[in-house]
Amino acid sequence: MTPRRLLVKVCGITRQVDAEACVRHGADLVGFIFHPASPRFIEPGNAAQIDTGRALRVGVFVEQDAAEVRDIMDRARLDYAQLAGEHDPQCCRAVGPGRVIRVFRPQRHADVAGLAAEMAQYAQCMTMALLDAGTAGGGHGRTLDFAALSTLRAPVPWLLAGGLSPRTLPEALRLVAPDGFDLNSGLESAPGIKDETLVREAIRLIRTFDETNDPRADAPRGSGGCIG
Ligand SMILES: O=C(O)c1ccccc1N[C@@H]1O[C@H](COP(=O)(O)O)[C@@H](O)[C@H]1O
Repeated sequence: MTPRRLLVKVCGITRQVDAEACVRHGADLVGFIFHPASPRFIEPGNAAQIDTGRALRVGVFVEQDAAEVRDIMDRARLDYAQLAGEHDPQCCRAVGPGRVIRVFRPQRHADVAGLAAEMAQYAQCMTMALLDAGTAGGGHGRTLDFAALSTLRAPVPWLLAGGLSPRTLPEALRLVAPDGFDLNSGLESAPGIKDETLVREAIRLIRTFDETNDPRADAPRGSGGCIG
């Protein structure tokens, strides 16, 4: 059986040079943030100009409805919509289940069973889930309780997000078994500006884990599913 490879998404891209560094060092997905209040906000037309090579393109949305999300997906040439607001299953279906990465907030739940129950309600209308720290928004740079997530069985592949960096990744890799990681402010020298040294080191840690440290290398990770 072929060992599974963790997905790596680097979010908050605003510059061509950063997209190229992410792809060069092995990112699978790059993210653009379309939340106007974010310091990482990028206009859809500017995102469209950024060439991401073989990496798939994700847009992050907080307050937009399905029609706005679909419009920006077209204009910015996106593969996936990361829905980080109060987007309900009907909205996810309107965007297109095969294109939705729905964000969930473990800190809204008393335990992992409550989180899994909420995720189950979206199982048929998302292709992937993303777990982030805090109770709203994103890009806070705060980590989740990794140990608390160690028992999660998700209905679809899922990404761990929230404050991940070369400093916090080793513990996340040791304690949690997602299908991939979403990296953002932990790889920056300033909001929206990636530090290539941090990008390289973070992806190196994940790829080293892929190759050497996963005792379950022949077994499915996380949900056991895959995207793409
Ligand atoms: O980064 C932002 O500014 C942002 C704004 C609004 C919604 C989501 C945002 N970013 C997402 O937040 C998570 C975690 O980021 P961090 O590692 O804690 O900085 C990540 O999924 C980003 O896509």
